[in-house]
Amino acid sequence: MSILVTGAQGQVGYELLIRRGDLPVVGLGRTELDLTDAIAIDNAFAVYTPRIVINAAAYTAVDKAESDIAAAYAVNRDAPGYLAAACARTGAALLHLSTDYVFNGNAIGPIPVDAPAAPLGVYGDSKWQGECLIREGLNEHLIMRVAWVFGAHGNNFVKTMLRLGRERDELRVVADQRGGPTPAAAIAECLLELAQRYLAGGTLPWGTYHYCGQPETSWHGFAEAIFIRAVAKGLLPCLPRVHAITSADYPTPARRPTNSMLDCTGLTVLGIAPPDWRAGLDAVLEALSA
Ligand SMILES: NC(=O)C1=CN([C@@H]2O[C@H](COP(=O)(O)OP(=O)(O)OC[C@H]3O[C@@H](n4cnc5c(N)ncnc54)[C@H](OP(=O)(O)O)[C@@H]3O)[C@@H](O)[C@H]2O)C=CC1
Ligand SMILES: Cc1cn([C@H]2C[C@H](O)[C@@H](COP(=O)(O)OP(=O)(O)O[C@H]3O[C@@H](C)C(=O)[C@@H](O)[C@H]3O)O2)c(=O)[nH]c1=O
Ligand SMILES: [Mg+2]
Repeated sequence: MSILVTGAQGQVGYELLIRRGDLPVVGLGRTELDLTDAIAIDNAFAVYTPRIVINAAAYTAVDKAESDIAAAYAVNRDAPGYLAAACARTGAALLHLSTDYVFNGNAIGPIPVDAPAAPLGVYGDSKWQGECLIREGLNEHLIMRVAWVFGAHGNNFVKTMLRLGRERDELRVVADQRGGPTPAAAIAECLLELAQRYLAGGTLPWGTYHYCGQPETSWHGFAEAIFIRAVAKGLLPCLPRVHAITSADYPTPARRPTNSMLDCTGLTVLGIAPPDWRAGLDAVLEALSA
């Protein structure tokens, strides 16, 4: 009986594996378990007999998804459906990650979990449809929507800014999309805490939750925080100029929400407070400079 982590080579999957401690975590990356293959999922359930599955796999290339539509839906919609079915058949629970991009971002203030989904692109829509299949297929599920994930391992905005900061003296970053950057390490700790509670108590308060970094910022604000710290830690020789621009000045294949801030009340009530992204950023830059 194990905790099966899918997408083990991703940002969150990697943090789950290095933080597992004594928990009986088995991690499978895409090469060991391709989630678009329903038979391979059933085989993995037979081999590992999981009590809990943590699905950290996803198609996360937001702009590429606009043209690579079938692949995005296969991983983000169909695969969670297969996982929910396998869990229902074997009595396992499913902890699943989703995204702020299921919302259109027009709401004022932190977005409650029951706000209507209205995705602006293929990635967000495919993630929303994955959520729906899980709700239809399995009672024992916990869906945690996170946002703006960053870690030392894998690709993310922090890594992109560090690369661009080395290449250029000036950058332009959107200031009219606001949200809460979330450390992959904190997401992993939160999921492991929930898994531990499930193993100890045999149940969890199933449903949908939000978990994102505090305080609210913009991509521009996040970029400035990254550069100040990167220079202080010697990761960059000097501060680039970071111009605040609008989304209209930065055309991309996928539209992105204006307000991505998630209301994290549900998990706070369960004793799991949202993380401060500034401390998470310090830790990631520390790891990158080591
Ligand atoms: N990154 C972000 O900013 C955000 C992420 N999320 C959600 O959080 C979760 C974790 O994201 P994150 O860790 O950042 O994602 P990553 O992109 O870092 O990792 C996802 C992993 O899933 C793997 N994967 C892709 N397709 C398959 C497949 N068919 N079978 C098995 N594995 C596959 C990828 O492998 P490969 O690299 O080979 O494709 C990759 O290792 C996802 O559900 C995501 O939607 C939510 C909000 C923000
Ligand atoms: C590189 C760059 C990006 N940007 C903008 C584009 C975009 O609006 C914003 C962030 O860019 P990214 O491509 O890193 O972000 P994006 O891929 O949209 O990040 C999203 O990923 C998915 C998986 C999620 O679930 C979301 O929560 C969110 O984290 O910054 C600039 O303004 N200037 C730049 O130089
Ligand atoms: Mg991206």
